[in-house]
Amino acid sequence: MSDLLTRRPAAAVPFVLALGANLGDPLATLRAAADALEQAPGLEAVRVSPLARTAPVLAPGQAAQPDYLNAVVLGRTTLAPRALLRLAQDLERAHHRTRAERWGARTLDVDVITVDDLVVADPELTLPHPRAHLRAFVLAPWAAADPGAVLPGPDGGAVAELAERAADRGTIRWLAPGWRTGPVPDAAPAPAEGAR
Ligand SMILES: Nc1ncnc2c1ncn2[C@@H]1O[C@H](COP(=O)(O)OP(=O)(O)OP(=O)(O)O)[C@@H](O)[C@H]1O
Ligand SMILES: Nc1nc2c(c(=O)[nH]1)N=C(CO)CN2
Repeated sequence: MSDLLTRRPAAAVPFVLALGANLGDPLATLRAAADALEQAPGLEAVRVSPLARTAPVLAPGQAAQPDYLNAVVLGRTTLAPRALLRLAQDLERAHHRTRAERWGARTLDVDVITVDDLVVADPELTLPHPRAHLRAFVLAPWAAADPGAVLPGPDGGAVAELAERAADRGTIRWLAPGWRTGPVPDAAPAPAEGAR
């Protein structure tokens, strides 16, 4: 593993995590995950994006799934990138995430999108996340929370512009600010497309 992934930064550096859920009670799960990240040792100045309801992006031929709820968590961290990944995976496990199928429906997915401006291609942790630049379900809530955000790396650019170009941009059904405490109409898991 690259040294860049195991080295703790001398001072806190910016990070972005992406959260997604489409099984169980996604709203309760994302609220609990955001609360946990706000309290997590090694994370500072944590902010949470508006909540997005998004149609599932599926692999070709994959069976239908319920809509996702997606959000992005931003802040600064003194953790090494690998420790941040471990924190993300521990949180997934705490919410009973299973990995039966690639891009399968899940109770909670926590992806590491960026750590500082690191660009690292390691299968255990690739930075930025290798598909982040293509995913409106990540880019749209991120741009809503930080309109000037820039994704580093060769596929990077202004996050708001990448969101407008992403193939799934039409699948963002809504963005809800204030979702962590206030009511969110229509947040219940929807039946999969086709089953409606
Ligand atoms: N930036 C990253 N964030 C999270 N996991 C990563 C990253 N880069 C590499 N990985 C590796 O990818 C593996 C699979 O991750 P996961 O099961 O969350 O994929 P997925 O959510 O189904 O698909 P996708 O990666 O397209 O979002 C993990 O075991 C992890 O080690
Ligand atoms: N709308 C949406 N689609 C997805 C998502 C997600 O979080 N939201 N995550 C995936 C694998 O990480 C695959 N497809």
